[in-house]
Amino acid sequence: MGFSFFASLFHGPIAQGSLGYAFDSFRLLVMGSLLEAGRRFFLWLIERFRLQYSITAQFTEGDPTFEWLVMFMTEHKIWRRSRDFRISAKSSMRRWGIRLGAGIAEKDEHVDLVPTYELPHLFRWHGIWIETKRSTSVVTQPPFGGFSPSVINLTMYTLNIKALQEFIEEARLCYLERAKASVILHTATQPNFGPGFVWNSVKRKLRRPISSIVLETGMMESIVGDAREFIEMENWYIDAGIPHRRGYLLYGPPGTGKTSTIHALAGELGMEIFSLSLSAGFVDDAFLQQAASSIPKKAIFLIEDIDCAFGSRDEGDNISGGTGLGSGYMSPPGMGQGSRRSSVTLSGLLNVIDGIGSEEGVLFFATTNHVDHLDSALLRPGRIDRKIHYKLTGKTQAAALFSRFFPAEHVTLLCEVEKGKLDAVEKASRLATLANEFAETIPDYEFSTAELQGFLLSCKRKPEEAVLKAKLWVTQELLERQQKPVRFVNGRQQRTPPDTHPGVEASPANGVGFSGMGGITPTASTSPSDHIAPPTPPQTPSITPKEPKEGSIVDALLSGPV
Ligand SMILES: Nc1ncnc2c1ncn2[C@@H]1O[C@H](COP(=O)(O)OP(=O)(O)OP(=O)(O)O)[C@@H](O)[C@H]1O
Repeated sequence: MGFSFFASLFHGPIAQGSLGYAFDSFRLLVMGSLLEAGRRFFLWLIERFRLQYSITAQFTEGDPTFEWLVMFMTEHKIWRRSRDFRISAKSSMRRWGIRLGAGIAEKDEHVDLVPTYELPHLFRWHGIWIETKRSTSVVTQPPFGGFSPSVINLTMYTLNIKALQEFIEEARLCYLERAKASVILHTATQPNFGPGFVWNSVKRKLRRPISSIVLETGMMESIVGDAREFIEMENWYIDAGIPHRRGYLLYGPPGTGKTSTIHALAGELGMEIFSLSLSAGFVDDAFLQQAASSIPKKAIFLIEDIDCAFGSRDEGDNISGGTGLGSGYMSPPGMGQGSRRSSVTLSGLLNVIDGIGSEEGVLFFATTNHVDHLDSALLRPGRIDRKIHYKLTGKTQAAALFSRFFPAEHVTLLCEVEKGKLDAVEKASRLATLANEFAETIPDYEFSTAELQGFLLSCKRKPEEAVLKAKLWVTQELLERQQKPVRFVNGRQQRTPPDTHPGVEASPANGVGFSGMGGITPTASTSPSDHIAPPTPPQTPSITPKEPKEGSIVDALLSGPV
């Protein structure tokens, strides 16, 4: 009866009357139930298949692997079938934009077309089907208010678990290859995202050749050589049982090339920079720990202006007691009691550098304008392995900077305008003479490279004009410094900085070798003991002796070959 009954449901004659309607309804009900059961069975089979014969993985935004995967999908044009994009004006922020090749040169493109990858994508990789789908960020509730990072769910239809590993490695290599042309700078800006999402801003900067950094002879080569050796000696560190990390402190006046050195080094070694400012309000010990532990191997961890966070433990009177900021917290000199720059404690930072949280294979860089404000515990070998002193510009550097600004191929000398082109050797020799004349005009160790760069920029492509104007510029700059009002911070005399640097204060000439404009540093709130003295009347610049110094500025000015 059973089978024939079911068969009659589908093939039986259409019944007549009210009994017939009831029977038809019943027939439709059974048919619907059978179809639904079949559909569910089919879905169950697919699910079983997926579970049995596929591997799934999640890539979370904020983790480097997320970037590798997006890069891989962009490079392999996985977005093509869905064609859903986010549009934004082109900027240095990295968005993995794609090019549609509409005959517009890359430099003329003004917008970034960024595939969203939010629709499912199915593609083949080495004969394996892979499916991806990206979830959108969602607003989360306190205590982790903000956005939850988006996640890419990846399903790989294979039984070979190694295939996933190989796929990720290929994505990583693809990422490294693409990133070669630029330096990737990760910064932690605001804690908009939930836990685990620290480095939420990524910028791409053009690589800077190390030859463009003008330092004392051999200094840049020594830094690059040291870092390269550290990277190559990973196995030696492991065998010797020494943690594979190296710390550098670059200290000296502002604008002497500390940050530029790190960027050039990152480009040279193909490393990414993860940069953090301890003075940012949201950075505390826990955040710092999380930030350090989410840095991948073979990267640069940079803490700029490390003195902004806390002062020297040696300056005992500045130790804050009972501030709730941790026992290691200190107010930097000049801040006054109760001032607070950072929630990071000294012990928190030391833990990150050499404790459990410190990452292996990471180059740690810290920069400061005030090395004497740093705690001796921070500076000990093992935490800071190399301290590199950046001085104001000497004559050799000034000449090198001039030559970099006026390369023969980009300038036309005045004599060439009058008498026609010089041959290459003659022109090089003339430019070298001008560079030396310029260097003679610049007093030794008085100006930062950034200041000289600012002046040279005002004479672009006109080397003779730069030499002629240099003497006047030097005199004006020195005179201006004399006219700055003097203020007293914690009993020490300091000169206020130029107007272009609001909120900064001059540092004392303290053996680090800078004064006037060369000694500006971010200021703390003015303590009651600080006061501004009226400006001193203009007078002939008087020179404060500093190291290293070979002659007086006046001598240098008078002997200048202008
Ligand atoms: N030694 C140098 N060689 C080449 N350029 C330099 C050098 N020093 C400074 N500059 C130029 O000056 C500007 C500021 O340099 P940079 O930010 O590296 O200085 P810094 O020492 O890190 O300053 P701060 O202490 O204020 O952070 C950059 O545009 C850089 O190109």
